[in-house]
Amino acid sequence: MAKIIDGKAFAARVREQVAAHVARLKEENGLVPGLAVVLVGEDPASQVYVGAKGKQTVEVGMNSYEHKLSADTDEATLLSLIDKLNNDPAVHGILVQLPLPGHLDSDLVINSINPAKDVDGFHISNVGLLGTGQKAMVPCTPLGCLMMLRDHHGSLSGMNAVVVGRSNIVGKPMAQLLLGDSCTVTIAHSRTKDLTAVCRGADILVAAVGRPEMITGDMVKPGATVIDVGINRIERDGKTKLVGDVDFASASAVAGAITPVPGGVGPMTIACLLANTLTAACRANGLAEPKGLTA
Ligand SMILES: Nc1nc(=O)c2c([nH]1)NC[C@@H]1CN(c3ccc(C(=O)N[C@@H](CCC(=O)O)C(=O)O)cc3)C=[N+]21
Repeated sequence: MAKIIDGKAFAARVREQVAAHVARLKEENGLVPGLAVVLVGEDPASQVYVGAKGKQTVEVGMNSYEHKLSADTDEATLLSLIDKLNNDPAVHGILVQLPLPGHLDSDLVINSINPAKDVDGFHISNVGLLGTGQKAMVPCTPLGCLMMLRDHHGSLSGMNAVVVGRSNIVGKPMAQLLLGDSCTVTIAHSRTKDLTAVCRGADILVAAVGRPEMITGDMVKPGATVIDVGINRIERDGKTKLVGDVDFASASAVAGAITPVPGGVGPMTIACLLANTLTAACRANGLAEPKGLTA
């Protein structure tokens, strides 16, 4: 039976570290980091996430600014809000909740955020900085996965890592981070031939495909570390259930360590958002960055 990597407990420790650093900034520098979250539309799942982000931001001692815009907000209005936040010295981090309604061009919107305040790490400048090994804002979900992997293994050097999924939000930046830690990295996806064989070569297997319970035990190398990024709401036995991209029952019988859903990567994503906001505030003020909370 695999060791279960407790993302919920890990995230609580990350938030404690963030809170301690924030308290010091306040005392020694009179600085309070601020995070602005922009939500366009009334998607109920998004409202839950945005609520959780705001609550945890305040709990670690930072300022939270929520901007809720109606679903029919036009591009000019959204861009002018972002411009205002870009120029507001009290705002160190800006997150525009995705997905945006279809009439808005999310690439254009994301790339209008000041890269130094782009705590999601989605701006093309941050993507380029990460890809060239320079100081970037790193996407929260892959950063959280990296922290859990480093904590479990110490060094990742020389390990075979397979990332299933090639999204800009998780798969690609996850691969960059693993490469940065000297893994041998493979990115697999829906067109990969013999996915089972590819996955079975992985010492570290990261599932970020968005398909419920797709990665089964027969695809896992005995003793491997399995990181499940998926969050899928499914109907089972007449009830709504949250499951990952990994079939936990079969995979946990083979893996050496595994993250559960819920309570794995999800809580780490929000904790890393807070860590990134702190990092952005430190950089903006020429102060030392928090240790252990960056890539
Ligand atoms: N610009 C942007 N940045 C994001 O980081 C972003 C986004 N847009 N849009 C939506 C997704 C989704 N997301 C989650 C964060 C935490 C949990 C989380 O904490 N999940 C809990 C369970 C939550 C539940 O029960 O529903 C868990 O896995 O244990 C889930 C999902 C961030 N997102």
